[in-house]
Amino acid sequence: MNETPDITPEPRDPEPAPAVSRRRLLGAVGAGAAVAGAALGAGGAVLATRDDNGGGAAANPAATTVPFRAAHQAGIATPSQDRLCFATFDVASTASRADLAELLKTWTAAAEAMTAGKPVPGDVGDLNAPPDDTGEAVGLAPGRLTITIGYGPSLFDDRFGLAARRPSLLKRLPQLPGEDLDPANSDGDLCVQACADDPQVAFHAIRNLRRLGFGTVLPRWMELGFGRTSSTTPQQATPRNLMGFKDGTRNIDATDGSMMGEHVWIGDDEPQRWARGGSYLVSRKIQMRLEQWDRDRLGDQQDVFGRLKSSGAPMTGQREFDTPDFGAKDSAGQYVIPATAHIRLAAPENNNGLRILRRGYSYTDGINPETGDLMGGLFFVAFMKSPDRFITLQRVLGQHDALKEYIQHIASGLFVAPPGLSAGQDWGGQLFG
Ligand SMILES: C=CC1=C(C)c2cc3[nH]c(cc4nc(cc5[nH]c(cc1n2)c(C)c5CCC(=O)O)C(CCC(=O)O)=C4C)c(C)c3C=C
Ligand SMILES: [Fe+2]
Repeated sequence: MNETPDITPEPRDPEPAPAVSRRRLLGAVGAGAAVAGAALGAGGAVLATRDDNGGGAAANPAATTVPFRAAHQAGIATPSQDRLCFATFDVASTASRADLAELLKTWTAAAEAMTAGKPVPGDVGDLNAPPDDTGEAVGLAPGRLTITIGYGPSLFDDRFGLAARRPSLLKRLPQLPGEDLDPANSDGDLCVQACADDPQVAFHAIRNLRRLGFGTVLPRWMELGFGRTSSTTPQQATPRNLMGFKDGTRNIDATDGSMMGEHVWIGDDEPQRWARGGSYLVSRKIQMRLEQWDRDRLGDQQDVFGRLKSSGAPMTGQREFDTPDFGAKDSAGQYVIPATAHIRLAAPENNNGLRILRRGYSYTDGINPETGDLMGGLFFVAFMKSPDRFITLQRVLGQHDALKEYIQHIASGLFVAPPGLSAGQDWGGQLFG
């Protein structure tokens, strides 16, 4: 197992970054400085720069960093980046509790360095050892890299003495309608979500954590997301999913601290104090029947979502952010937003105020060699205060949603994302107490 090395303050990006960015980048290196020196966003999110929230307003958004240490982990409330690399790991049967604690400490140092735009710390230039950093991110801008860790229910079995630390709502999701899950691409003892504006930066993060994990953890599955399908702040333009519709219009505004407190962060009623301020992460790989969708009439496509394809407006409105009128009926007495429309069934108005924070990405697995069909869809990631929120929504959507004709849930995961780290704290110490 690698020792936790000192963080060498050697910026990864050799290009002369703007003075302000570089100052902020250096300020983010020390744990205390990161928290104290950065601007606290609403909901506890700490943003490295004023304008780097995806709205394109920053002078050089690619050069910006998102501080690693804050009240909540980065990668949840912080503005969604363009790319994702998501991986899960199982702990090796030969690894002990001490091995896992040590790895989590090493991962903390590596994640803190990489998100600050630095290489994985360690000896530099030792010809008799593999390089401590694999190198493919040298010269690339930090790209707002965030690394978010999560723990699956299986980690809290009897292997590592963690049963008494299990967050109260962390257990495997029940079987849900609309799913045909591949176990090899589902679940995992640990998950790591790496998001960045550069896919190579996100992949580099996962690859290096995997490398540091040799002998302690085994990769279980990995997914690459090539385009965000959600906005998490009002400053971001709403992206489109692979069905061509704007996606994320009525997502939670993650800069709204009270909404995040009500719907996303695990609260003070959680008996496991260490998990308070964290969040439950649901991942679902949802394959789209794209060939079938692409042959569907525009009118039918709009009925499926209850929104207009061009503007994203609800079928009862004119503009994207108009509030849907779920009571409106046409002259024939039919609902304007159909009874089976996705937004009707998922809306908080029709689910006792239930909301989740969606943070998903489009993915592709290439071509099905047998059919020639495109294989791709939505890698759905959502954060929530309790997993029953997802279960409630999926029970409705999986049975009644018009969209279900065009999609299939093929993989799944539930994890608890712990709260953020304070100065000097590491993931191992936080988990094991
Ligand atoms: C269980 C939760 C959800 C799953 C699974 C899901 C799958 C899914 N969604 C889209 C596309 C869109 N979803 C939209 C809105 C929306 N979806 C959910 C939940 C799940 N979606 C919610 C809670 C909402 C918000 C509803 C509301 O408040 O009005 C939209 C509309 C735009 C928006 O508000 O984001 C689209 C488009 C796909 C393609 C998909 C599976 C492949
Ligand atoms: Fe949806």
